[in-house]
Amino acid sequence: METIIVEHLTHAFGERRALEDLSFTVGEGEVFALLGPNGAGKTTTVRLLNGLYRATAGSVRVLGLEPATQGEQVRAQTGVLTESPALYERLTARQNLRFFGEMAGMPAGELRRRMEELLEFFDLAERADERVATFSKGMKQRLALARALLNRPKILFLDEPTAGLDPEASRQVRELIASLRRENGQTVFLCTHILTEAERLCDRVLILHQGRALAVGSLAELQQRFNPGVWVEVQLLEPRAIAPGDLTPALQVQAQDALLRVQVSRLEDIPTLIHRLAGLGTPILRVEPLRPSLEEIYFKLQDQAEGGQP
Ligand SMILES: Nc1ncnc2c1ncn2[C@@H]1O[C@H](COP(=O)(O)OP(=O)(O)OP(=O)(O)O)[C@@H](O)[C@H]1O
Repeated sequence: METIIVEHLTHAFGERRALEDLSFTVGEGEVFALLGPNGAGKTTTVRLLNGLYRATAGSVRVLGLEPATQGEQVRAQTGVLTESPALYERLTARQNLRFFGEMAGMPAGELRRRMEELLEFFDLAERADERVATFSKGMKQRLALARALLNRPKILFLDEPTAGLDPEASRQVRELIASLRRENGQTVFLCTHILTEAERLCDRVLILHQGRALAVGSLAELQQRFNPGVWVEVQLLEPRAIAPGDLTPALQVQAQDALLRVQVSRLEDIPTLIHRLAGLGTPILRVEPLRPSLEEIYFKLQDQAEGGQP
């Protein structure tokens, strides 16, 4: 089931177009990432999906609702973590959660249970009665995540969740996001410009450039689409001269000592390639498809988009 359906979404602030003809869907239990540089339109998209802005054109459905007119109903079922954690520094962790839970109208018993569960999950139970002002950035971000999850949101929106965190705290936050998905099947809508983060966490990504979608799909789909011709690395025990004709359906063979790089047109050609290699009678140590990283795809698309501009 699709939890988010966006069709031909356009949003302008006065003369400035922040989003232009954006279409995508997010399925239940999916971790979806919006990738793009500063100003690409990520935060604007999250605000539109939560009914904080009304779209200039196009349509948006979130959990079957129209955010622009049913914003409260949407927000009651979503959790949002913004770039800077919205917490009260002078209150303790527990007081913060209680305050936001009460504001959201959660019944006292349910709120108490949920708070303890989240404090435990985010490893904050021991410091729960200390003021947030004494917390590290990583702890604050974990508490902000707990706050966003109080109402058991059907969709969790994370806008740059690891911004400003050191590598260790970033890793912790990433692991928590991964475990939310593993343990609860949580639908996550992640905005980030950290490509390895998206690569590790997400099922599908949308690459945004100045408000326009350059590509949308799973990493495997993008690799296939933007890397026509798959390269396979083959490590032989010893060097041997091999021509593409020896390895049909190979398109090209490049050799450097005992290391070959062989190009085939599709992943499905690899088993035949292995069969042909085995038929040559040369001992093989390793066969590994080489695939472009999300980073390579991202920069290729961003560069093309830049180059295509007047
Ligand atoms: N309230 C606003 N008024 C006018 N222009 C705005 C407003 N909010 C955003 N914009 C513009 O819309 C475009 C998209 O901004 P947005 O904040 O959505 O980008 P972003 O991808 O979230 O970037 P960042 O990573 O810097 O937060 C930018 O050109 C920005 O200047």
